Amino acid sequence: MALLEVRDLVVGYDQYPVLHGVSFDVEQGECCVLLGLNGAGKTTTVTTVAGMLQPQSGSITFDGKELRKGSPSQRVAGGISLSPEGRRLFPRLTVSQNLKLGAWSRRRDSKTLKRQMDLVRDYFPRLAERENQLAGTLSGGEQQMLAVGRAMMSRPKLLLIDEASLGLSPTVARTVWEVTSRIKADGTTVLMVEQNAGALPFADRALIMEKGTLVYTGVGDELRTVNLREAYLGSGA
Ligand SMILES: Nc1ncnc2c1ncn2[C@@H]1O[C@H](COP(=O)(O)OP(=O)(O)OP(=O)(O)O)[C@@H](O)[C@H]1O
Repeated sequence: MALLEVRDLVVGYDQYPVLHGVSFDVEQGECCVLLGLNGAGKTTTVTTVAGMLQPQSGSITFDGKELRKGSPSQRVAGGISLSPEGRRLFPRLTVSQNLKLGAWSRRRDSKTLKRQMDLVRDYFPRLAERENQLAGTLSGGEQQMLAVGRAMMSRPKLLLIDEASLGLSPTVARTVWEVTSRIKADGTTVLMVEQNAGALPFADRALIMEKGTLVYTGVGDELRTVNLREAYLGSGA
């Protein structure tokens, strides 16, 4: 059984559906990338999995249990954590305070907190050097690292990352994806949303969305062919 099973998901804003029956699995221990053009429905998919939107129909099963209505913090407590589009940091809090907030809905004994903090420091040494700096004064890349680091503070089984590369230079985007690969290698399952096909080498499998439906799922290697990329991701991908 897959760690995450999404079936026939219909989700809309004000009842107007933008996901029209999306189904996919994310297997335990893999890193999947959900690709597609602007407005394809990627953010809607991951925010629904994270409990921020309620589906009109369909089901989401995580770790063997169907997720019924529940708050995002209940999902975090259950092992699903989201690094959201736009990062949503607390700009007037320090790096370290932002990280600690990521752990609030999980058990917070000081030993566990310290262990998780050490792990995030190890993933992102740049954050470790800037722990007392206000988040709003970090560079875009550092803010993205902080968003992923904060999501990791809850020790998720499934880490959702929405558009980590947005607005970053290719080198910084690569650094973030490399850490994503390490996170996966250390045992956290990852589903990342991207518009940037540069993420493909870091993923075991790709899912491609178009206009609220999944149009392709396959191994990353297949997608390195120019035709598929042009068909689904636009010629600039
Ligand atoms: N809060 C909202 N209210 C109404 N419609 C929305 C809202 N958020 C997204 N939509 C619409 O839902 C559709 C899917 O958007 P979504 O953000 O999920 O796509 P996406 O693939 O993540 O694209 P992007 O990269 O631009 O975030 C789009 O047509 C979008 O206009």
